[in-house]
Amino acid sequence: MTVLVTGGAGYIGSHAVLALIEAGRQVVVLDDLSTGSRDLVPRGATLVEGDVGDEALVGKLIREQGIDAILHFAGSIVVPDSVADPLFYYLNNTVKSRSLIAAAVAGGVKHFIFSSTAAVYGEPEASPVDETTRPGPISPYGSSKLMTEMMLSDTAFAHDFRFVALRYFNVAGADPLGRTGQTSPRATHLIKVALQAVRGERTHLEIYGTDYPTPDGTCLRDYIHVSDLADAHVLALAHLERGGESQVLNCGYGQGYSVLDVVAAVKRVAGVDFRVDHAPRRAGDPANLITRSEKIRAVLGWEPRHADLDVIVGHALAWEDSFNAREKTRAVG
Ligand SMILES: NC(=O)c1ccc[n+]([C@@H]2O[C@H](COP(=O)([O-])OP(=O)(O)OC[C@H]3O[C@@H](n4cnc5c(N)ncnc54)[C@H](O)[C@@H]3O)[C@@H](O)[C@H]2O)c1
Ligand SMILES: O=c1ccn([C@@H]2O[C@H](COP(=O)(O)OP(=O)(O)O[C@H]3O[C@H](CO)[C@@H](O)[C@H](O)[C@H]3O)[C@@H](O)[C@H]2O)c(=O)[nH]1
Repeated sequence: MTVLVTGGAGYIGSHAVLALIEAGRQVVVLDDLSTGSRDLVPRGATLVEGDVGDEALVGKLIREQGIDAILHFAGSIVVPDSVADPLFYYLNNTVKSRSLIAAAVAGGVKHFIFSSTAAVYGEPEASPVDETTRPGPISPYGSSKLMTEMMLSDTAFAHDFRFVALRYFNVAGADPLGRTGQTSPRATHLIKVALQAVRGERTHLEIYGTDYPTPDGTCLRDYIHVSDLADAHVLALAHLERGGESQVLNCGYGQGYSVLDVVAAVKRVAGVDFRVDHAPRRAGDPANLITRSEKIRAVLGWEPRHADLDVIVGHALAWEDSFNAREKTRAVG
């Protein structure tokens, strides 16, 4: 069984590659290294440098490598960038996904797993959401992903093709064994930013909005450990292989933490205090984005192993320390 993992040199994709290899799969990674890194591709996987929108290349890989399934992580992920340059996001996330799906259909690949996002819900009227909540993206990023879900659904209706679209909530943490993690220097994610404050790489952290209608006035999110998310992909593949129907599944624990909870956890786990300022709300942030997790647990038999905020922060911190130590050695060498 050989699987093609697009975006396998990135943060979440590289964790999924580890999980797939541990599950005994042969893995070919297709990545253009635009935000990913060669160093993150786990040992045992073959890296092909290229574009997911290159239908001829994907067709050749399917034929020559005997690809049975595609896990599609490749994409652009910065919400404000998608507002500034929507057409790039529709090209990289939607148009190129269309090419990839077309290559899959033409090459007889019947199983497809897609990285979707909680951003398809926009600002939901009620939280927690579940898969019956009506999507209403408020950014081109969210729309670009929802459009790909729609293409998958229509393709599954017309062809011998089934898919699982996994809508990730707030992904965080790193491989517990320290083999991969998040490297992006442009990170805007809360835990990453807080860790930069711990390490003195920034002077302070700003909390965007303390007047939300939540218990402590800051936004609530459902943080999911990246390795639990990687496991969900292995289970989603097994689901399709045993003949399971196409599915759209939310990926979160069903547990909300506020921005203040996260800041407190980072200070506690790192044992370091840092300056925290209150800042105005950031545009487009929903007050409360938490999912119910019954469906993914029931359909895939998914049981998270790291559903603990301190564990998530601890693994992210360990990765950050080892990554920075390695970069320093490289700079000296
Ligand atoms: N990080 C999150 O919190 C989050 C939340 C919801 C959904 N997602 C989705 O998960 C997926 C992975 O995100 P990530 O956080 O690992 O981001 P990432 O930037 O670390 O990984 C994306 C990977 O895709 C590659 N890539 C981008 N465009 C490509 C193209 N046209 N052809 C080939 N390779 C290409 C990049 O080089 C990179 O390795 C994305 O599709 C993203 O939308 C992420
Ligand atoms: O320096 C910071 C960074 C973030 N926040 C707040 O922390 C919360 C979480 O923000 P962030 O980590 O940036 O994640 P989200 O904006 O919730 O979005 C993430 O999670 C979504 C799914 O829920 C994905 O779709 C997105 O791609 C991913 O960036 C929000 O309330 C932010 O306002 C701050 O207060 N200060």
